[in-house]
Amino acid sequence: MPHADSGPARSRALRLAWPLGVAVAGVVAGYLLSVGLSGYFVFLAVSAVTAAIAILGLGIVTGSAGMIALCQLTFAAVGAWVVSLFNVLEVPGGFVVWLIAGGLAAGVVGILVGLPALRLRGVNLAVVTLGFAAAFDVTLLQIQFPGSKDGIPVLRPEGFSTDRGYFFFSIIVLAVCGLVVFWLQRGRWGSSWKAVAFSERGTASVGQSVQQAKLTAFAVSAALGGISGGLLAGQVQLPFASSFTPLQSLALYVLAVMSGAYLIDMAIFGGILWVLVPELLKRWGVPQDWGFVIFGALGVQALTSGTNLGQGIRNLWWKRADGRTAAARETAKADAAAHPAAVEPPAEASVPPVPAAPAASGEPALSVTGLTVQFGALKALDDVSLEVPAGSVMGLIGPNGAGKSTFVDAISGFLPHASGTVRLGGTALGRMSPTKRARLGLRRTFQQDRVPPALTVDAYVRFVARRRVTADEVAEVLDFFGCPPARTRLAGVDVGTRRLVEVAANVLAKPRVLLLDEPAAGLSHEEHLELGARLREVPARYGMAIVLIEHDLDLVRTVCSTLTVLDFGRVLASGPQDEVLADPAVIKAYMGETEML
Ligand SMILES: Nc1ncnc2c1ncn2[C@@H]1O[C@H](COP(=O)(O)OP(=O)(O)OP(=O)(O)O)[C@@H](O)[C@H]1O
Repeated sequence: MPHADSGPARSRALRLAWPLGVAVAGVVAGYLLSVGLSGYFVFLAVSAVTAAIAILGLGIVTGSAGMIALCQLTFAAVGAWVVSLFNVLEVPGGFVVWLIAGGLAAGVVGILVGLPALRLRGVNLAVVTLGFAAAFDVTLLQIQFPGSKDGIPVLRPEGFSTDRGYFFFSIIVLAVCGLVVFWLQRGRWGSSWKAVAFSERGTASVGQSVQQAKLTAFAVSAALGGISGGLLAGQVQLPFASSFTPLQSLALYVLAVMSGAYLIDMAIFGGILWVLVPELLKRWGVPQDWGFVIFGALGVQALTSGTNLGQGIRNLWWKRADGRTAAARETAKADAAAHPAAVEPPAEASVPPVPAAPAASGEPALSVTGLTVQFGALKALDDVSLEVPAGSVMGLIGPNGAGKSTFVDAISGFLPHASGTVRLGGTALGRMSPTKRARLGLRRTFQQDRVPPALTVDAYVRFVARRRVTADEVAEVLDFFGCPPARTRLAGVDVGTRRLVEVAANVLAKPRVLLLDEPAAGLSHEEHLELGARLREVPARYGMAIVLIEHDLDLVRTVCSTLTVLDFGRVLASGPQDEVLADPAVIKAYMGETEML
């Protein structure tokens, strides 16, 4: 198959080297600016850098994790306050230590503010964060910054005490923050932020705590806010509450949304705009407060169009790249057709039905007893009991509304009101959360698309696998399922392919049991059969049991050794597939549904 990545070690080294190279180039450019710019512009440039760091943080919580936080300058005020306090107390270590302490303190406050985000979404979260900003603003006006009454200026770091030196220092801080964010975004935390923004259920189903994803986003975002505020304290040396008002936080949020601040370059661009717009207004003799109106108008445009400047530019670029990838895939498919690979899709007529599973030896992988789910007056599942033998593929079939998806939801822990007993191997799952079930080895896929489009295939597969996997392992499983190459952006592939990647990623997680809820939906008939052929091999190849929900009985016949038929929430028949499909009750239930039996 054509998708194996070549030279994974080399590409890993390149992945590490290029952001470092960009950061070093940025620092060099910053140095040149620090000696080249006139004094006034140096001051403005420091303001742009501090704003860029605050916007970088906002990009994480709003852009990546999809939450609304309207108190970024409150976190900045916390950072500035800690720096001022440490300055007054002359805490050893100097400005750099104070700045880090300011960032950490703001991070802790960020976690506290993020706690409501575990329950609140959208406008409610916006109100809470704005309320926090307003409350802190009032408090700050009362308590002021340490040392401000006595006029004790914040001491800048040694060697960087001039405005030019301090600008260069702030550029170094920005470069370090940019690098940290870059690596966090590409690591597990970054994937969890993007996943939680797209689907909390999808996130929990791969064993990632939704709470942790949200709180880490808030913490990192606030810490960057704190660092930005600390830097500002060093810039102005006597910070005032008027630099950190809720209105400014709002404007910063709008700027982050409008520019697409989860993209590092766009956060820097946002920082420049933050300074440039009021400066231009001043030069044109327009009151600077009109800057808020301009930011507001740009924000409305971004929110209504559902995109932002950075994403718009990238989309244009990727459109061309995706065109090339699609062409390469077509060529690869044609090649595969000309030179058949090891795992061949079955010719429809020639694939024999799967023989009955051997009598289950030892413990079943999954056993369910008396599972009942009630939605109001409707019993979606009524006393369902079944066993999935280890290393088998069990088909779960039934007419529309029979309760198949409800079964998967209940087993995977998404319906806590379900009654009955579920055992994974020997372990009773009781009221265990979906996250814990996933970590224990019970994985599922969804009928709806829950694959975060903001990730690449590689990042998604690694995120779902939740274990250290090599590039070869990733390439192998993608290859096996006929998925696009690891570097492909998920936003650039169709829903059917995304769901194929979802299956591949969950297989790579090597769970004990994998529940697949109509994995072939969105695929062509040919791809349907190809997937079936591969699923048939999964238990032996990757060592897991599969429960497959599927309407296509051709596929079920070729893949599943045992079948369970649900009808109106009850088990109609269960056992070896030939026996079940010959059962008169099953035939009767299906007669009105399909002629395929
Ligand atoms: N959250 C819910 N609230 C109320 N009723 C629900 C809910 N979820 C499912 N149901 C009902 O439970 C029954 C079983 O639904 P379920 O989605 O499990 O069926 P299914 O066999 O998966 O159907 P399909 O093949 O169409 O996906 C249906 O009557 C459905 O309307």
